[in-house]
Amino acid sequence: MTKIQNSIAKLLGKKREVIERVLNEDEEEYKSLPEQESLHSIEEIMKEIETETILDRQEVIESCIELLMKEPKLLLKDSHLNYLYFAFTTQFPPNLIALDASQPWMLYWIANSLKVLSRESLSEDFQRRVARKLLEISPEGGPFGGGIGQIPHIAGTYAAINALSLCNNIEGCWDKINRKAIYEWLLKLKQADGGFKTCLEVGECDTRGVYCALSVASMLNVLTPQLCDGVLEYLINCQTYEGGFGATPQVDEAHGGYTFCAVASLMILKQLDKINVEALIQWCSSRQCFEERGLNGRSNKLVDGCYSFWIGGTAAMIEAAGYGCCIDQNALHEYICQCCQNEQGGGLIDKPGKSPDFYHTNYVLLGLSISESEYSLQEDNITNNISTILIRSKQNNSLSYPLSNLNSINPVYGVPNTDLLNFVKHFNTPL
Ligand SMILES: CC(C)=CCC/C(C)=C/CC/C(C)=C/COP(=O)(O)OP(=O)(O)O
Ligand SMILES: [Zn+2]
Repeated sequence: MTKIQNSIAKLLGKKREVIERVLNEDEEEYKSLPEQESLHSIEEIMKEIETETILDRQEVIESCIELLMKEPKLLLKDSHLNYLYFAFTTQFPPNLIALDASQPWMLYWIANSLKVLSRESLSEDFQRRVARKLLEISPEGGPFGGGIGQIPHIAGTYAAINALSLCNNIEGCWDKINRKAIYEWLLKLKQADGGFKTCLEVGECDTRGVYCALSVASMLNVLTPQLCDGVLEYLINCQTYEGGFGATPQVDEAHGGYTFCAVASLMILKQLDKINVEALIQWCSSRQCFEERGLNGRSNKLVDGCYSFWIGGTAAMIEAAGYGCCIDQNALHEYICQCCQNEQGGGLIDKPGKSPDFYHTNYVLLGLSISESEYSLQEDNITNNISTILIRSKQNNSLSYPLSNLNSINPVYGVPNTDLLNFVKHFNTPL
C-alpha cells in the first residue's frame, strides 16, 4: 500500500490491510468456468477477506433465522412493564456503577419506555420521583450533570429535559427549569466551527453535541439565530462519501448514532434539503441486514436492536420530509418482535443471546412504534418554531402482523408526540 492509502485506511478506522480484487464476470476466462468452479473462486475470495465480524455475523444470522421461523410473537407488554417497574422498586446492583454519570439517561430511558408502552404506566408517583431526582442533580434547574455533584454535560441536560417532558409538570417541575441559565451555558459551549462541546471544562465536540443543544433549545423555546449560526455548515461537512454522517466534519466513518443526531438537527433547523438526501436514503436502506431483517449502524457491522431507532428514526424523519420510506418496516418489525424480546424477565435486547438493559429497551420500543407508523410534516402548523410532525398509525389490514398499539413517537426528539407538544406549549413565552 502507498503512504496515502495507508493513511486513508487509518482514517477510516480499518485495522487490516485493504485487499482489492476485481472479479470480472464478463471476461471470457470467467465465463468459460463451469458453474461450480466460478462459485469456488468466489468462495476463495470470501475466505481471503474473512474478518472476525464476518464470522460473528454467520452466528448471528443462524440464531436470527431460527427465531424468525418460529410462530410470530406479539409484544410482551406486561413482561416489559414489569422489567421497567423493577427499576422503581429496587436498588440497582453494584455493577451498574459504570452508569453513575448517566443518571438522567437512566431516568429518560425508563420513564420513556413506560410511556411508550402505555400512557398510564408512568404514574404520578413515578413522575414525582423522576422530577425530584433530576432537581436534586441540579437544584438550580439546569444545566444538568450526570449525577449529584457532577459538572453540567450537554447529553445529561438533553436526557434530563426529555425525562422532565414526560412528567406532566408534576409539582411545577417545568417551572423550575432555568431556561436562561441553560441558554447562556449552551452559547458558551458553542464553537467557532458551528459545533458544540459536551461540557465547558473538558468536552469533546461532535454531532451529538449539536443535536443535544438544538433539541434542548428548541424544546425550551430558546433556539435563537445566534445559537444556530454556522451549525448547518458544520453538519453538511459531517456527511461522508457513503451518505450517512460521521461524528465530526470530514474525519469519521458514517455511523447510525451520529447520522440520527445530524438528521434530527437538520429537521430542527428545517434544512434537511441542504444535504445530499439521495445518498443518505441509499445509506439508510443499506443498513438493513437481509437475513436478520433488522438494522446495523455502519457498513460491515452487526445488526443491533438500538438502530431500530437511530436508523429507523432517521428513516421516519426522511419520510416526514416527503421523501418516502427507505427501510422495510415489516422486516424490522419481525426482527424486533422475534429476535429482540427477552422472554424470561422482560426487557428488550440488542440481538439474540444478549441481556436486556434500559438503553435497548427504550430504543427498541421507539423503533417498534416507528415501524407501525406513517409520518408527514405539517409545515404550516408550528408551535414555538417547532414544525408539527403528523403521525398516523398504520392500518391493521395493510400489515403482515398485528399492531402493538404503542404511543406515537416524535422521531426528532425521541419522546411521545403528545408529551412533546404539551411541554413545548408550556414554554410559549420568550425568555
Ligand atoms: C442523543 C445522543 C447523545 C445520541 C447518541 C447517538 C449515538 C452516537 C449512538 C451510538 C450508539 C452505539 C450503539 C454505539 C456503539 O458503537 P459501536 O462501534 O460499539 O457499535 P457498532 O459495532 O454497531 O458500530
Ligand atoms: Zn445497541
